Amino acid sequence: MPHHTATTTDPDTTRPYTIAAVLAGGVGARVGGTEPKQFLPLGGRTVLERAVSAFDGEPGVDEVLVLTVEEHLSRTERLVAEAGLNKVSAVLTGGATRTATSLAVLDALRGRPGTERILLHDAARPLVSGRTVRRCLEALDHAGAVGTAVPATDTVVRVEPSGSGTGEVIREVVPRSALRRMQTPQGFRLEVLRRAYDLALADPGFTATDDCGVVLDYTPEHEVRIVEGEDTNLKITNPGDLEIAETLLRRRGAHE
Ligand SMILES: Nc1ccn([C@@H]2O[C@H](COP(=O)(O)OP(=O)(O)OP(=O)(O)O)[C@@H](O)[C@H]2O)c(=O)n1
Ligand SMILES: C[C@](O)(CO)[C@H](O)COP(=O)(O)O
Repeated sequence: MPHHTATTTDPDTTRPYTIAAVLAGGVGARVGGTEPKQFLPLGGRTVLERAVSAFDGEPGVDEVLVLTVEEHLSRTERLVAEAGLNKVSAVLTGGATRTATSLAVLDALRGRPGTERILLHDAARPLVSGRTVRRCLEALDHAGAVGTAVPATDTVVRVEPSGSGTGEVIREVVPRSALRRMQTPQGFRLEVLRRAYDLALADPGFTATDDCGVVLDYTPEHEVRIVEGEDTNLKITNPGDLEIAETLLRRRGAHE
């Protein structure tokens, strides 16, 4: 595997070997600014470093991969090395879309027969807690696929373009009690995720916004379990989200 940056700690051979992959291959167009959001500072560390640390510090995770934008490969390697992270074994180039970056993880793990479980996490979710990571790992003892989610608290509607030609109109209020907002980490038995993506790639109409959706659509014989997420595990997506994350981080500090 190229771009090796650190040696891993001794794995615990009594449980499935687990790799976490932190997806940092995006450019952060919606946030704007001169560099991808994963490299922005948040409470004295970068967004990326915070996301990686949550997995690096978890005893149930054996190894961490970081997927980054090609032009920021050396910078990411430096950042990982200087952050004192112990389990990052490689910094790799992601793909042109989030889905392509997930596929790059699967490619990187080809020829690594020892890996049994994989957690995929957005670098853009730097406030993920160890508790959430552990919930995913525990659920993976009983399921082939696991997604972190929180209940929808707003009323959710389906819209259509207005008949008058201006704006949108509501067509349906979707019953809310069964709605959840998906977050990451999402965890998989590696062979389940690989099979789902193999089938998806053979489908010319394949699109996805997360990895659990790929398993749901292409390997429906595997239940995708939901584990409780946290509202604080926000995805830095739009301008202003970083300020919200700073506030949450300060509040967390005040309670620790
Ligand atoms: N080609 C891509 C696109 C996204 N991601 C990662 O997937 C996560 C969720 O994506 P998103 O929030 O959309 O990040 P960006 O693609 O960077 O943002 P934008 O869509 O605004 O450009 C982020 O951690 C992002 O780095 C990735 O690894 N590879
Ligand atoms: C994977 C995800 O974070 C689940 O909510 C989300 O779908 C990523 O979406 P994005 O548009 O790539 O930020």
